[in-house]
Amino acid sequence: MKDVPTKISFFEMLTPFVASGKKTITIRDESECHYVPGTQVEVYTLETNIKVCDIKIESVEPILFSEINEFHAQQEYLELPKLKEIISKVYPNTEQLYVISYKLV
Ligand SMILES: CC(=O)Nc1ccn([C@@H]2O[C@H](CO)[C@@H](O)[C@H]2O)c(=O)n1
Repeated sequence: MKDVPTKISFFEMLTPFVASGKKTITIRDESECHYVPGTQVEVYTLETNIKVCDIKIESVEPILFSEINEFHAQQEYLELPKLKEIISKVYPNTEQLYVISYKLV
């Protein structure tokens, strides 16, 4: 079996929203879509590699960049234009993405 990832990093500025349960999804590219529903994952800050909390993966669903809407922005705890701006910077010219939803452990 392929190794199941047990760690995920978020931009430091967003980690308080993950740790408080306000941000319940993240949208990633193919390289980060191998999380498995039901597994527990450690959340770290991307810049400083500090552990923030543990989450449990609920689902991993494909989505196209062009399909990202207000509903996703709410779950991301971000304004839609800001969310699309961040995603286009992190994953330039990438149409195929994945919505990873999770719960705090
Ligand atoms: C290594 C790496 O790519 N790290 C990332 C990538 C994305 N994100 C956030 O996920 C959501 C959708 O992209 C938005 O809230 C982004 O700010 C993040 O925090 N850290």
